[in-house]
Amino acid sequence: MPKINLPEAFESRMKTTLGEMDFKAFREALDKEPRVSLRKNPYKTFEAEIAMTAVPWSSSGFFLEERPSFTLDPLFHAGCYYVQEASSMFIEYILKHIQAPTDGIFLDLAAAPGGKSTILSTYLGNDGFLVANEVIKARANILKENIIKWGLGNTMVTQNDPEHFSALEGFFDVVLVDAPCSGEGMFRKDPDARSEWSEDHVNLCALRQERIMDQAGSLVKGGGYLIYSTCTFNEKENEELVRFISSEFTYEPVRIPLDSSWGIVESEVDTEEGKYYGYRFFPHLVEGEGFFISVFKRPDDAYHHEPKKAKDFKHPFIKSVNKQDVQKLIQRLGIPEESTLYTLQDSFFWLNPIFQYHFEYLTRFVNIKYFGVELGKFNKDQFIPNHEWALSLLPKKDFAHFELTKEEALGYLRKEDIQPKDLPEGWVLVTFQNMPLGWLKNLGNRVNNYYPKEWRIRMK
Ligand SMILES: C[S@@+](CC[C@H](N)C(=O)[O-])C[C@H]1O[C@@H](n2cnc3c(N)ncnc32)[C@H](O)[C@@H]1O
Repeated sequence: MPKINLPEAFESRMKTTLGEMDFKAFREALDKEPRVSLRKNPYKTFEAEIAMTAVPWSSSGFFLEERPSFTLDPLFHAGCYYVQEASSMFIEYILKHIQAPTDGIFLDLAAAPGGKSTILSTYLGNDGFLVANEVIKARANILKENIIKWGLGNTMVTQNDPEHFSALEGFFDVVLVDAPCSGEGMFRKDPDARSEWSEDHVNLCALRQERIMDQAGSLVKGGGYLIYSTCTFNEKENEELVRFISSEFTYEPVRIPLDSSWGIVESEVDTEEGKYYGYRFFPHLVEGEGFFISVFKRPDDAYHHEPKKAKDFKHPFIKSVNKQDVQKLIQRLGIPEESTLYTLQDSFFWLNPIFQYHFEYLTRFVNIKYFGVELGKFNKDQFIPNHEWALSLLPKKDFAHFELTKEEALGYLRKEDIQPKDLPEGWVLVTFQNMPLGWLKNLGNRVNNYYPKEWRIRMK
């Protein structure tokens, strides 16, 4: 008796798609425990204590032999890795294959909770800029938290409906749409995905995907790439969307070379415009969850939207800091010589100057939840450093650093009143295995814990 009950209509469709033999293997795979995997943050390296084997299509993805408690690992909260199933990590392989420009501007249109955004942010490193967008407010907050933990400072988090990007036609080098879908590929991991599934829901998802792609398809600049993915198996949300994109927009098909040992299945999609390609991940063939992905190239001579340079930066909430004050703050805070600073509600934000031009242009059109690195604010003459700065890669050299034991680190992350022995006075950056976790302030008679309340861990 299978452990997982599948919706009947889904089962009969999968039998047709896969054939009886393969369906049996697929069915058995769904009853197995999913493999646990994570992707390390190459900018926050650490010594792993547990055995890991590499995910073959990812430079920093690893399978674990068992599932540890990530919540009780301080390095997880320091942004040293992101727990992600392996199929999704294929995005990195695609970016490398298409040689997406590392100094480009990328958009992740449906980004929460941020797994794929952290892949894009890593790929762009110090040279490129990512707009990570999520339409649902609560989910945009989770996205923001994960971007802050990842800490590269090359990302702007926005909360917009795809429609709001319409003024940015031809603007992005890469647009990723990891579309909301019926989630058939999550049946193994997520029982809710099974109970919410119905044929009507599949149809509804396909319509919503068309609406999203209708917007997203125009945002890629000439020579750029559109990447469409779902975590579902049915053709309506996958191959049919490939047909929709190829008929609505001018895109060239992109074929991705595969290693046959990976078990990824190429799906040739015949369209009126010719053959396009999709890549299918089935759990009985691949060590990962169900996934579909397709890549499209915008012809080189297609529209290329260059931002118009404004004389002065104007925004209702974000203000740019004048050059003299930037110099003073560079000295005072020990941040890089190359810094652009802005204020938002009295708080100072850092941005790499190479993104300034594009960032300032983007602020005209989108609803910004976060950008660059939030450094902190002045209280009279004292600078109060923000948690975001602690988790970022920016230097914090003017502050004392203090290494916590694991027990102290967990107490800190639970926002308890911890009293580490020999803690220096004043603002202290606390670390675990040399990875910053956040701030403590030692007032002599009392130690204040500045870990964000809403992020604290509740597990004992
Ligand atoms: C599959 S999830 C994205 C997962 C994410 N890319 C990751 O790797 O962590 C799809 C996202 O699309 C969002 N979404 C829902 N309706 C949407 C819409 N109409 N337009 C754009 N995004 C939408 C969902 O809230 C959800 O966060």
